[in-house]
Amino acid sequence: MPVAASLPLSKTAPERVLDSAQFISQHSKDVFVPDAGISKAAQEIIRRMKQAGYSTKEWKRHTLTPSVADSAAIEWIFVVDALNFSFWSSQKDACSQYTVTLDSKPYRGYWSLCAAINRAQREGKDITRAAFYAYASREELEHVFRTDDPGRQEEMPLLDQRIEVLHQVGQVLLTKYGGKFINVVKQSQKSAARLVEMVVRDFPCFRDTHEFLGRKIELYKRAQILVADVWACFEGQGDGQFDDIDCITMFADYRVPQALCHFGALEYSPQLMEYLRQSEQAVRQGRGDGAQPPEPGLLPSGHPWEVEIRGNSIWAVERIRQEIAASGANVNAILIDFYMWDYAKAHPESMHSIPIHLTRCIYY
Ligand SMILES: Nc1nc2c(c(CN[C@H]3C=C[C@H](O)[C@@H]3O)cn2[C@@H]2O[C@H](COP(=O)(O)O)[C@@H](O)[C@H]2O)c(=O)[nH]1
Repeated sequence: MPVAASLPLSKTAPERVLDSAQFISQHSKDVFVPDAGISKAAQEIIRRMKQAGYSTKEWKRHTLTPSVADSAAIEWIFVVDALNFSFWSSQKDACSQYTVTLDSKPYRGYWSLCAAINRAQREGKDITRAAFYAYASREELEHVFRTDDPGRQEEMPLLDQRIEVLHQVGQVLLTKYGGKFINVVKQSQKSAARLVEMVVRDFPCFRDTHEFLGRKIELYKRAQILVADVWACFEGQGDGQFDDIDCITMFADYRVPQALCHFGALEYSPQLMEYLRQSEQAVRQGRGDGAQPPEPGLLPSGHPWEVEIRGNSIWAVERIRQEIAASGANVNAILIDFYMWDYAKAHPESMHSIPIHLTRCIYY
């Protein structure tokens, strides 16, 4: 029976994400994907990606990602992407932010998570083994994710939620998949769409769904980046081979929207831009926790503005991907996303003028 025929007639998870993104973009009031900006951004991005020879090889070139594509790397990716959410700091200056130093280099944001995982492994803690993290005590995990200088720096954001997530995903992995994520990958039979579906079905913390104008929307940022990281780590070969990998969409986080705005592929209304600017200020001054917009402060997860930013980001990358394909180049949404995320991290000065939306949640 050909694989296609064995797929359910309904749409796959990544297809439903793209439908959600298009619906959000068509019904947004404060975030837009400008046609002119898309073609300009597509030309600029593909020019830069070609110049950089950007490919899946970049993934293992990062200092903290596994340098060998093996089963240990897959378990590392699973733990990291289970915890890959909400690193933005409420502290203005870097020296008070959550920091993990490894080989005398300080890491913050997403990379602080990777540094903490790698530090634990060097300290002999088997943090990527489900039998350990499924039942690890709070004290053990507080030690794994400790900041360099507890007296001066904030602790890792949402530490309670991260401990809960580790227990949840570890226990599911032990009961359903012999304690190894490679077994989930093998059961997906080289289908990225099926792997996303299995992850959101069996691991509740990956269920990144919301409601927008009365309709259920699916964004699945961490479930999709989990599949993408396995694919990139293995450069699409062996256990990282997925015959339908190009169905995966951009990962709706809070960093790539900045890069999309920078390249002119995403625009915010003046009201939203003003709100985001004032929120950064309010949260950094310790105000606005749980404030109800438009009171500047934390944006509740699922708020229309948050959904508009995330949905339009996915749709903007899809439009950029289409423009690049029309020009004859072949690059999927994953590589465009990875490139823009790396660009945002390498050019913080260009990102400062574009505020991020401050939401505390476990989805992205
Ligand atoms: N869309 C998208 N979001 C991504 C990533 C990554 C890490 N990927 C790297 C690793 C290997 C690849 O080659 C990439 O270079 C983290 N994030 C999200 O960003 C936020 C953290 O930001 P900050 O606080 O500034 O560190 C947070 O929501 C986190 O979930 C990505 O690639 N795409």
